[in-house]
Amino acid sequence: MSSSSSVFGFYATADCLRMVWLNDSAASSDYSKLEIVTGPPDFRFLLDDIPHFIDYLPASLKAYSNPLHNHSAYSEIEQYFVDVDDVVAQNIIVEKKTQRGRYFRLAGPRQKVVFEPDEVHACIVTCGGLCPGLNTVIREIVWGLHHMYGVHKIVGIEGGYKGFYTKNTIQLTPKFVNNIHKRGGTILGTSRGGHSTSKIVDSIQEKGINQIYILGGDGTQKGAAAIYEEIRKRGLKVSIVGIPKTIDNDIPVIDKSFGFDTAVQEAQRAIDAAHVEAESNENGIGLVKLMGRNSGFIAMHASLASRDVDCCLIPESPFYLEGKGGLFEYIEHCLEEQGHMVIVIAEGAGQELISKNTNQLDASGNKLHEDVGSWISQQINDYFKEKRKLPINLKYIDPTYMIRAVPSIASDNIFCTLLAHSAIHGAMAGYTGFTVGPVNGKHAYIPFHQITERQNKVEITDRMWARLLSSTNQPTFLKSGQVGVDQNNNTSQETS
Ligand SMILES: Nc1ncnc2c1ncn2[C@@H]1O[C@H](COP(=O)(O)OP(=O)(O)OP(=O)(O)O)[C@@H](O)[C@H]1O
Ligand SMILES: O=P(O)(O)OC[C@H]1O[C@](O)(CO)[C@@H](O)[C@@H]1O
Ligand SMILES: [Mg+2]
Repeated sequence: MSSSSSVFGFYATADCLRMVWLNDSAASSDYSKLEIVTGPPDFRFLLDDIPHFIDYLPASLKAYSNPLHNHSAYSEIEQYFVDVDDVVAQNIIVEKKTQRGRYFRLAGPRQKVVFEPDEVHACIVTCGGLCPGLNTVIREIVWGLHHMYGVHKIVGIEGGYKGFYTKNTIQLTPKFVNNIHKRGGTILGTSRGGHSTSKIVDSIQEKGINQIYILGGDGTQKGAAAIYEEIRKRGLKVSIVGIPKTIDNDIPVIDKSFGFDTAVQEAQRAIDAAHVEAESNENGIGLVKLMGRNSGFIAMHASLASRDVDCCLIPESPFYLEGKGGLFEYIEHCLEEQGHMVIVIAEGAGQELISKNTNQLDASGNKLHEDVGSWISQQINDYFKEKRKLPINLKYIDPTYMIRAVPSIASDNIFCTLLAHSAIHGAMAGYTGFTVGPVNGKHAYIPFHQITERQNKVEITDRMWARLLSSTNQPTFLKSGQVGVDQNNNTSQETS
């Protein structure tokens, strides 16, 4: 593939923009917060920018014509290429008096790239828990690099972050990854813990790797940010790209994480089974525990989708068992009214009610939760059988790992393809230290700090939670005066 080289210059087209380093005093250790501000104070345009090699590598950085200019699928249509000024608004719902906005760079191919195809040595690593679609993203990175940019040197790091310094790499070719999207899990393996920044960067340097695609959740993205900082400190031309993964959907800023829809879809089977069991037994109660360590998105969406759920319990909405407005009163009401009921509970819900406090952590330092499903089954059985002397038939279904071990559904496969392509275009153009994801429906490049500083949570003040409450008719478990608090100070918007 031929590529004409020129002195790197396209960054300067943002000539009307003023660059502001937020962290001047910590310039040697924190390069991650770069905001570009323009316009009069009342109409401020704020680009939450991502780093580029030009920021820290000598100005001799070469730029080449994007090989996509010679690609039969892309070459004809000029607007396939993203303009240097194209941005995505973080908030698309504005009021008349809104005068300022935060924007991210629009993802997509640039006119110029900073790598020649033969120069690229890319690697892919998957970290944290499993998620449907991991294999699809791996496949699409390999195919995209190979077929769009003519890159042939691509390797996989096995077993998560620690694989960088404990294992050999595996060669990834389009043929090798061709069918992997039909399988659940990750062909590369994954792990928690074992993030040693210096050992990882030493290994990157030893192997001569210069593009790193890192798939994982909030912890993984924090690890990616640390790798980026170290790479930058060492002055290496190595692009660090994060691809957010979590079925919990707890990564902020982005509309949704891949695999989430698949998990919600798969959860329907468990809820259906719980409903069948509950309906067929006298005073039947079907109880389903779903994943969601700190965020109840899977439980909320699976309940809303099913319409058979009478009560959905999530970490963001504390509940209580006994007394007026409590869970037991509501269960009794449902049994009286319809003879059965279905409860969905997220794994992180009600932890504060469980007396055991073991404070156990996993290898990454995440708090391990008590099994709220078993605990609440016991509580319900004890209360109705012992205290109320009401015979109930409770069936507890725990499909925890089943909803994340499946292959991704069709819509997630397309989502994964877009993520992979966005990641590749960004890395080839010389951007680094960023993550990719849809913001208000448009794929964008987002700086790491935006997605690692907080977690996405279900807003119980949002209309989606109101929809859930009105679909189940469950109590709010709120005492009067408790409503109206934005728990996260979340800037995410109601989408429908
Ligand atoms: N603050 C951090 N700094 C550096 N590395 C981290 C940090 N937090 C987590 N990691 C590393 O990232 C990897 C994955 O982290 P973790 O187990 O928390 O999963 P995750 O990426 O958050 O995904 P999941 O959605 O499954 O929780 C681990 O190897 C862990 O050591
Ligand atoms: O048992 P593992 O593999 O550590 O993963 C469990 C966790 O992973 C997640 O699926 C994603 O963070 C959580 O919902 C869950 O608590
Ligand atoms: Mg996590």
